[in-house]
Amino acid sequence: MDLWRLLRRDALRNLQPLMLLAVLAAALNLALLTSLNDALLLLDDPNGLQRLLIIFLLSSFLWRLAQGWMMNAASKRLQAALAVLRVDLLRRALAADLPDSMAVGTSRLSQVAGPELQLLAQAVPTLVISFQSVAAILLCLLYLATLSQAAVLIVLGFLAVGGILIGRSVIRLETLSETIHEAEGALSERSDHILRTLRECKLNRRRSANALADATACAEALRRERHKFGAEYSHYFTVSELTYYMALAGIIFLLPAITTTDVATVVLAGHAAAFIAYPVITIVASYPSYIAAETAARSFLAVEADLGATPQLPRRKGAPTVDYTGFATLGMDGATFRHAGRDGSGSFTVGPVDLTVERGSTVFITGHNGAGKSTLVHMLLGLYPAQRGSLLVDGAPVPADALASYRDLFAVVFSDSDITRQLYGAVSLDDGFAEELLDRLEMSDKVAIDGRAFTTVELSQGQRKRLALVAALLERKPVLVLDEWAADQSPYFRRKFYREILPWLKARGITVIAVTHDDAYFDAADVQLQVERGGLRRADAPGVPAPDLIPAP
Ligand SMILES: Nc1ncnc2c1ncn2[C@@H]1O[C@H](COP(=O)(O)OP(=O)(O)OP(=O)(O)O)[C@@H](O)[C@H]1O
Repeated sequence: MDLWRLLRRDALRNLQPLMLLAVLAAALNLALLTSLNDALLLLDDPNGLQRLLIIFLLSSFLWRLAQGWMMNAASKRLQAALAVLRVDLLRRALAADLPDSMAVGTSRLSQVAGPELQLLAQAVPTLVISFQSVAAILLCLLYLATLSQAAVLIVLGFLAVGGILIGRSVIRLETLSETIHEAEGALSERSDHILRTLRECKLNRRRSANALADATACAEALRRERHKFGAEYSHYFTVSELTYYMALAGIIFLLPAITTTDVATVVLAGHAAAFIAYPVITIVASYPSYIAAETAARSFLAVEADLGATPQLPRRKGAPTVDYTGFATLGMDGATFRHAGRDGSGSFTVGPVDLTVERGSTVFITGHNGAGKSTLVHMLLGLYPAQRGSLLVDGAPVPADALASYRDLFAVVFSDSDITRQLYGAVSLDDGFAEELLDRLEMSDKVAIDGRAFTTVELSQGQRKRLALVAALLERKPVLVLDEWAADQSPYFRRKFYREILPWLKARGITVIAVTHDDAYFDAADVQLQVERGGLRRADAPGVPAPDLIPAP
């Protein structure tokens, strides 16, 4: 049903044309059956046989067309819907509050957006054939009813008994599919760990043996569950097929015994029942794909719910925009954010914070590890929503619907920022500013700009950080936020950063808010803010290394 819920949004709307095609294909399927059955009655009539052969060949041709159209149309729709879902998930991840997307985790998000949607896509052809098979079975049963109602009752009776017998199997298969899904998640987490820590594992045999043992245990658990699934599926498949043979035998042995049906009708009924073998087996065989797709759909919906956001729609034309670019001050008024921690323990609160940052100033945020500096920065960026208090621009609170405009003020290099070649956020690259930045950051002998991308990002850690700074500055935002940017730089370049680059940025009117531990350069700031156990205090600046904390004004 989760699969249905997911596909209903788009792919399964306005189903009538598809249904019609499916019924048409099933009707042509039936025409094949009736032409063969009629031929059985006219074996000694060459003219009649010739006519029926033409009907059979024509029906085959038309069936091929109708079935082809139906499958193509259904597949096109379902694949289009899956393509929308893939991007939709990314949109939701972008629209969700950062703590929500962090709680879901990138590995779960990419698992769902990648292999699990892949599973859904792979199941699509089988699901389409199964849908058509149901129509073919129903029409065959209708035809059977025109031959003998007792035959239909016999078939339905056996199908009901078979259904009861395999019902338990179906439930177990669904449960096992869930368990397999979890076991696969556990194994992929272990594999990820090993692949991400290859160097550390190579250097420590105990570590590598333990990690491998853990992965092996997960692989073994997965093997066991998969084997159980295989055994249960073989039970399910054989009982289903046996049910079908029983229904066939019921017509041949039971029908003449309990009714006065003539031999020709029994033969025709038997043949009609045999004709539904293929669709029945198709449905039975495609069930594992269906369960896997259902599990993937459930997982997708769960991630969507955890993200708790609807994809942002493009802004309507004429809707009012908030322009904060001319701001004079940014700040916070009693803003508070609390990391919930695991199982209610280990929570950490930053705030309430009152803060004012003047446009064009250089602000340093300092403090011990774990004091709350990054959290404070995320709050100021509007990435961690203030649970109490508010963000301020020119002393006025930023309303929720203006948050995107507010965030547009900032370019950021996080301490763990990922640098990619593409400069998606850059404004303009043809006025020489990019080259000037590469020069200033001493990167022009390593990297150039090609189109809207760096020629390479295969660089050392410190060089990648410099490139991240170039990319951030190319966004030409009025505020630059840096989280321990200089930590990866050599003493020479660190000095250059504090003594040349920061003053140059200031001269260009850029407001800089930098988290830093570089106490030798604290004097480079106009304002130094000290974070201590989630609280914020202003330290004297410039020039004073801030041993004494004084309350924020
Ligand atoms: N995602 C998170 N979930 C739960 N708690 C968190 C999370 N991130 C941080 N914390 C908690 O918040 C506290 C502050 O973390 P934060 O990253 O803001 O510190 P920081 O001052 O930037 O530290 P550092 O100098 O080590 O980078 C930490 O002590 C940690 O316990």
